[in-house]
Formats: sequence, structure tokens, C-alpha cells
Amino acid sequence: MPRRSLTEDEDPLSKLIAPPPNESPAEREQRISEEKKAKEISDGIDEELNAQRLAEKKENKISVLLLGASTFAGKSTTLKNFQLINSPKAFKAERGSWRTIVQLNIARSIRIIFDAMTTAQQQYSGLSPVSPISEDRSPSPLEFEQELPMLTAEHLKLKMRLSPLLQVEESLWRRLSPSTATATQQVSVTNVPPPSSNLKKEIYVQSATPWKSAFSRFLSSSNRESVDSDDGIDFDDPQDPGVILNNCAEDMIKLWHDPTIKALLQALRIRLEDTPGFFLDELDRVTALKYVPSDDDILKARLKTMGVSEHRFVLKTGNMMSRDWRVFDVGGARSLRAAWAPFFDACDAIIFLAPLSCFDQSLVEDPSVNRLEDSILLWRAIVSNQLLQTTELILFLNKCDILKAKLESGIRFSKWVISYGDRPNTFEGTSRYMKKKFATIFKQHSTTPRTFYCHFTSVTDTHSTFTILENGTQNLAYKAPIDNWLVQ
Ligand SMILES: Nc1nc2c(ncn2[C@@H]2O[C@H](COP(=O)(O)OP(=O)(O)OP(=O)(O)O)[C@@H](O)[C@H]2O)c(=O)[nH]1
Ligand SMILES: [Mg+2]
Repeated sequence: MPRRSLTEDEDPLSKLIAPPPNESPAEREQRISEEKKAKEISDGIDEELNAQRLAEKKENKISVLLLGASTFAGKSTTLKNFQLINSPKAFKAERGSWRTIVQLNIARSIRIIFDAMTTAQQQYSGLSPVSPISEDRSPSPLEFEQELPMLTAEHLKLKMRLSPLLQVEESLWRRLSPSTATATQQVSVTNVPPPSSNLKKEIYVQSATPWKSAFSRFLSSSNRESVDSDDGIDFDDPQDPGVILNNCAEDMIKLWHDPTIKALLQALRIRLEDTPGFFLDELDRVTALKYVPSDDDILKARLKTMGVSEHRFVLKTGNMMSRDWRVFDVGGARSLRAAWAPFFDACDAIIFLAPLSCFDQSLVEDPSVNRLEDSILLWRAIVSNQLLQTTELILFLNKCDILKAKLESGIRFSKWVISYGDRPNTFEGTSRYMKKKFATIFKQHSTTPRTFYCHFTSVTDTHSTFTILENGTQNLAYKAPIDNWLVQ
């Protein structure tokens, strides 16, 4: 039988709190005054509980800001490491989007070689040569004074056969532009300029926006059945640039390994192997028709950040208490630095990335400023910032693998860092020297005493980065002395 709901008269609670029958006016006044007092006490308790809850909530949150002086410092790569460690499923689900970025990176590397070839051709034909554009290299004023290696008809044929790669780049750009996205999506996805006029620029993303879903939408829009369930890649898509890349693989390998091309790149001081998003040494694998990017590929793939990217995850510490983590990645371009300040108030720790390998490079925005010097200046500004005196500062002296390779290839550190003098041109010597420089600034410019935490990193190496981030997050969560961040 359905239950009949109680009327107000029958409700025991209403009965209990109802004013007594035959209440005199004086008794009524006293009752109301007592009720008022009770309410005030109750409100006070509520307020206290709310404040406590808020404080607990705040205490449960840990915010980390990734900062670096220059673009290419490795901030987004560090963020990817956080994702890989703490949200592996989401990381895996994005492989399809990263496949597209790897393809763009390959096409871009080949285009840099084409530009170098054009420069050489211009020199023979007596035209004033145009410096090949690459954001990650500093053109030398002397580079056109020497004679560039002579290209043969065979080289030019190779270039012609590879011209479909330019279409690959263009078609991938188009995936991010109006023809495939609605007007609002176009703005929110990337702000990518039209391909024809801007192919030389680097692709970038307003990373607070869902660019990956734009790719996924495209990737899964055709034959649903042929989409790989794990990675969201449509291998049967006739438009797939992977087919063109696959057809061009042999010629790309020939071009990249050609001794004249190598000499040309060397003469123009282009070290493609050190440029971000370099995959030319793995062309066989990354141009395979069923290529799926590995974790390492995703970490190596290059996509510039122009907005603020945030990664959230929940992490249990050893005592099984859950903490909400937020890691913020802000673009490193100089023009974006004004956007950093609002994060300073709220962040518990800053991971500051200073790439050591850029000692011989200048800023894209200002070719008169050396990148390493810019890192040092920004480090000084961060260390002395009053808002950050209680923030943990963790220094990643990054791109150690590239520093090693550069020194081994004969590039002299002291040519760029004059104060290094005639000390040995070794990784051990140069890295220790730079660590000391950063440590000295830290000691001199911190207004409150604090510990100097520093790591030599290659954040594209997931294994070593995993250990550093795992230990660091545990220690930061405990707010215990974070000795594991420390390199003695
Ligand atoms: N070899 C090597 N490559 C690295 C390392 N750190 C980053 N990279 C590569 O350098 C490129 C730039 O790294 P990002 O993480 O995109 O740099 P960023 O600091 O986010 O740069 P912006 O977004 O422009 O501010 C990417 O292709 C990375 O794979 C490293 O330690 N070693
Ligand atoms: Mg970035």
C-alpha cells in the first residue's frame, strides 16, 4: 500500500520546534531572542566549517608552474611527462593527434633542407642568397662569404620528386584551418595562419583550447570501422598524408644521407639533428603506413605553445591521502611573459627550465641576445621576485643530451661563454660551471634563505625524467624537505 506523507501537524520534528500553545507575549519575545542567539551560534559554526573545508581543499591542491626563458626550453615536454606518468590512458588516446604533429615535423625538416638548397642555387646564379629560415638556428653573417657546395642535377631531381611533401604540410595545415573547422573552431583550435603565406613559420597552438579534439574529429570522421580502436587513427583514409610520406620515404632518406646535402647544411650551420621535432634519422619507422607514435615520439614531437596549458591529476601520496595536482605550462615566447604573473600568487612550486644546449644560439625575438644569457637573466628575476620567496624553485638544466652532442661535435663552449676560458670543452666541465652560475644567482638574490634544487635533465628521456618527477611530486606533496629534487 502506498505510504501517505505526514502533514505538518503530525511531523514529530515540527511538533518539537513549534511554539508552546498559550504562549504569552513575554514568553514569545524571550523565545524569539533565544532562537536568534541559537541561529547566530549555528551560523558561526557553519562559517567555521566552511572555512575549514576551504582550507582543506586548498591544502589538498598543489600547483606547479613550468617556466623557461626561451621558447624550446622543454616546458611542454615536461608537461607531457607529467601526463604520461599520471594519466597514461589519456596520453595513449592522443596518439592519433601526435601522429599528425610528427608528420608535420618531418615535412618541416625536409622544407628546411629545400630552403638550404635554394640558398645554394641562389649563390651560383649570382642572386643575393636568402638565409634559410629556422627558428632554432642563428644565421651567421659570415655564412654566405664561403662558397656553398655545388648541387647536381640529381639533387634537383630528388627535390622535385619530394615536392609532394610540401602538399603534405599544406594539407595538414588545412586540417587546422577554416575549410575543415567552423569559424569559431578555427580561432579556438590554433589561430593558424593560411598555409600559403606562412609555411615557413612554426606551427603553434593556443593550448588552452582543445586542438587535439579537432584532430580526433577529423581522424574519426570517415570510415568509423577502420579507425584503430586504441589510437583513433584512420589508416585507410585516402587523404592520409601518411601515404605520401610513405611514398617519399626512400627519397627522403637519400636526401638526408647525401654527403653534399650534409656539407651544405654544415656550411649554413644548420644542425637539423638538434632542432626540435627531428625525426629524419628514423624515417623508415615513422613513415611506415601503420605508424603509431611511441611515447618517446610524442615527447620529441614539436608544437609551440602560445597559450596556457593546464594538466590536472589526482595523486595519492604514501599515506594514501589524495592531492589535486595542477601543472601549468605557459608559452615561453618573450611576448607572453606578462601572462605569467597571475600564476605566481597561487603556485607552490616552479620548475624552471634552462636549456644548456642553447649556449650558441640567440633569441628568435631578438637576435642580439644569447639564449643562455636570457635564461640566466630570467632566473635572476624569478629568484628575486618577492611574490615567489616561499615558492619552491626547482631548476632543470635541460637538453643535456644535446649539449653533450654539440660539445662532442667540436663546438667550443668558451667561444660563446667567454668567461669559461680554457677549461676543458667537456659536458662535465661546462654543466658544472653553469650549475655554479645559477646557484650563485640563487644565493645572492633570494631574500629569504632557501635550498637550491637543481637537476641536469634531458626531458625527452622518459626514464630519467620519470624518476625525477616521481620523487619530486611525492616530496612536494608531503611538504617535507624535498631532498630528492636535489643534485649534490
Ligand atoms: N633532445 C632533447 N630535446 C628536447 C629536450 N627538451 C625538449 N626537447 C625538444 O625540444 C622541443 C621544444 O620543447 P618544448 O617542450 O615544446 O618547448 P617549450 O618550452 O614548451 O617551448 P614553447 O612552447 O615554444 O614555449 C621539442 O621538440 C622537444 O621534444 C631535451 O632535453 N632533449
Ligand atoms: Mg610549449
